[in-house]
Amino acid sequence: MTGDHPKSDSTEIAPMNHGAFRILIVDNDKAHALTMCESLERVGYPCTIATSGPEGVERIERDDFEIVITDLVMNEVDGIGVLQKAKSNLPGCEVIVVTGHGTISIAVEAMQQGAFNFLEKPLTPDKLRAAVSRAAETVQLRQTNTDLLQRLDERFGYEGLIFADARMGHVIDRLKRISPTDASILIQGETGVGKELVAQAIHQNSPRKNKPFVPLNCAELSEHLLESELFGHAKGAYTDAATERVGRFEYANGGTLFLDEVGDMPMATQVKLLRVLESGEITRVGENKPIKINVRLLSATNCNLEEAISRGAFRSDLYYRLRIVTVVVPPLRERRDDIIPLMDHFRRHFAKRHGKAVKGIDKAVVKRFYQFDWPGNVRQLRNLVESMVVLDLDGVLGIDDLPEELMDEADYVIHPVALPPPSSSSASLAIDADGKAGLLDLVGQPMNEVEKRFISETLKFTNQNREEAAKMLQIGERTLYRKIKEYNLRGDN
Ligand SMILES: Nc1ncnc2c1ncn2[C@@H]1O[C@H](COP(=O)(O)OP(=O)(O)OP(=O)(O)O)[C@@H](O)[C@H]1O
Repeated sequence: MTGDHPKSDSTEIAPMNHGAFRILIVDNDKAHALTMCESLERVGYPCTIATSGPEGVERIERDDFEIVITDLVMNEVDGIGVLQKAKSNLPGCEVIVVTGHGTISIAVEAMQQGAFNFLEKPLTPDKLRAAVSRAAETVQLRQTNTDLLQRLDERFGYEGLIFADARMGHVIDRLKRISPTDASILIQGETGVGKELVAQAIHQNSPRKNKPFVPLNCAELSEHLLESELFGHAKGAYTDAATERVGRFEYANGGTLFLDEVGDMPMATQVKLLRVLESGEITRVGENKPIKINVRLLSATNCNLEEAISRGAFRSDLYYRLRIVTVVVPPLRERRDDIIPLMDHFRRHFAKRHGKAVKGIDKAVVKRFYQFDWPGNVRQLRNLVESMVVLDLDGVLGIDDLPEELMDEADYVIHPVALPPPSSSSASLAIDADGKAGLLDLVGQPMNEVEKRFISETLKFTNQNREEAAKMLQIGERTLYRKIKEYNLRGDN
């Protein structure tokens, strides 16, 4: 059994040997945990044991594992809790749930939450090893090496949409079914999830693919300009309309018009758009002559149109016209298995574009990317990888290259304490000759010792005011509470 294990540090191809699959066993029956550990270590799997749910969760937060085996029934945090933690924290990890109290309903729940397998006690070594071996094969398949990702790209990409997550797979299946039709489609999803890319994919797979795909963002233009963009205008229709202009509907004739951020369309324009959809004709601003058009309409929104309707900001009749079919693109945090293929895709893309030899991504970075919630979705991830590629010096995107928002301050960084002048507080930090906070005697100490000292000194400095200390350390209060407990820093330090 290994308490701690060295972290591997790149995304190079791992040979298929059992030693490459780090296993966490979570079971509050210590004897049972040891038996499982022994039978797996005999065939070369490195195992770590946690004898409670909370300890298992903490291990998952701290270390990397390829496989987690968890008992189902435990106090405080049960096997489902451990499963959820592993699924949200560990890239590509598989979880095997073990129970002596198995019922079909719990098994179903565990499987729905993403468990790889469900094993009932009593376990024989053969049964356990067979399950672990299958999980290892699956992990291996998904492992983040460049070649595999290249193939993932080719195999799972769909019209430029990179994906590997089952949720995105369902979206793509839906796209394949609706693309060949002429139905109006409303694409919903948070900003940056890839709605425009989805619209392009629909067009590319429709009979209209050899005709234009014309996008228009409805949020960027005033009512006046938007109508002119959509329908065109006659010469002299406005003071500055020196020439006549063809609108996007006419440009898109025979093809597809994509209205992005359709929820921001002014009410007056909504009325005109509805009329166009009902009649199949447009009239340029300042003209009377209707022009027949044959356009498929795709639209996208990141706001809740039903709520906009109830506020009176969006017409319900237009809404039902736009959403003959809807496609919902989930946020990236709800399809985490897309994160690693996307980051590697963008690494290669931007390395090529900027002429940089960026060959890999540090495993710790992969883990942070996987855990991060990506409020700006794929766009945020793309921009971040681009800036890391541009700034990279050593050919590997490392943890030091990560910007603040992706650093888990608790695990990876110790923010410097804002030092007060030495005389301002009797409880100030120890200052050495260079004015540094006693740093020299910390050199050579393990990182957790350094962290403990910093937290302890900061608490002294704030007279044990934890809120203030958390602010100074730039970590969340909850993280600070966890650290205080972990380092036993209660009371006087
Ligand atoms: N699955 C994907 N594979 C590859 N690139 C993607 C994927 N999803 C999004 N992107 C890229 O992320 C960026 C944002 O995507 P896109 O503009 O389609 O998002 P959006 O949902 O339309 O955003 P907004 O709501 O702000 O208009 C684009 O550069 C796009 O190419």
